[in-house]
Amino acid sequence: MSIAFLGPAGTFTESALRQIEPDPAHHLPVASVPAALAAVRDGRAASAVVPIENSVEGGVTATLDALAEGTELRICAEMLVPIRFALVALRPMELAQVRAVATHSHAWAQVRGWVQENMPEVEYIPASSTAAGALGLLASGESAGYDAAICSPAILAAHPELTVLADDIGDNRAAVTRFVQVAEPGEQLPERTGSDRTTLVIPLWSDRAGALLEILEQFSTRGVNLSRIESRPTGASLGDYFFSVDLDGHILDERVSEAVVGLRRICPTTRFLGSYPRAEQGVTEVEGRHTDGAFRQARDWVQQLREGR
Ligand SMILES: O=C(O)C(=O)Cc1ccccc1
Repeated sequence: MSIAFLGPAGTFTESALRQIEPDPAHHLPVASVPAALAAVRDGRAASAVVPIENSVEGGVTATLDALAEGTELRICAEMLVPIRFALVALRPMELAQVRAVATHSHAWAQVRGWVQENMPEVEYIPASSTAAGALGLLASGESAGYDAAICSPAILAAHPELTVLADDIGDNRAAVTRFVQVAEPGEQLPERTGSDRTTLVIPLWSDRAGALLEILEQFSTRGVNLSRIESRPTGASLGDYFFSVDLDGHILDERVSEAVVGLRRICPTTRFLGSYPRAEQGVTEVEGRHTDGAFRQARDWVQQLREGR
């Protein structure tokens, strides 16, 4: 079965997808992140690839929200894609001649400085993806409603008829986006590698003082490092929030599973979105008192006490 992704071909999401499935015959392009997750939930796709975190803009809220609600899904892999933006048009033109430019909102957020400096008067036309903006130019020409698009230079391989007006226009040249592959729960957990990540959704169960501290304590007392924490409104009412959290480690690590037990005890609707290998190389450093051996040794000792020994 196929893998759903934010299409069409030529998006940054497709670059991420190609890292795990190079054959386009298995790609199912859809028009949004929620549509990609819906394709998995209703069985049209075996999995989906969606952006989750950007090194410049932080968490991708459309993804965090769509994973926090609806039936549970599991992240089984992650991929990193370096992000480079090009401004393309149908013909060579001066930047001053560009009246309107189409792109995806994430892309727009990452070129704002360059646009302000080089084409401050330009109108922004939101597109469902960077590639959709560029292909709209090719399909509709002058009647597209915009003169240029901001997209991945990768699109030029398939469409050399596009003219590059400016390349590498991102405000941060080192920008990287992290993508995840998401599937239905029920598959086997990805193996523990020693360099893993676990993603959780933690609804803030109480608005009393110290509620967040109590959540964080579950991690800190077990030596679990958080690599991302974001609060998002649930949408239910003003002030109703959930935390979206990434932590270093696998649910098969004793320190992580103990932290998740503690969390679930104080927050019974905690959602486990998966444990999966980190894309970056390296090993998660764990202090002696937080290793699997230390947890087991302590648990065995208590077990003996409970057995009256
Ligand atoms: O529109 C795309 O090409 C996407 O894949 C979404 C996106 C846009 C900008 C940066 C990262 C992902």
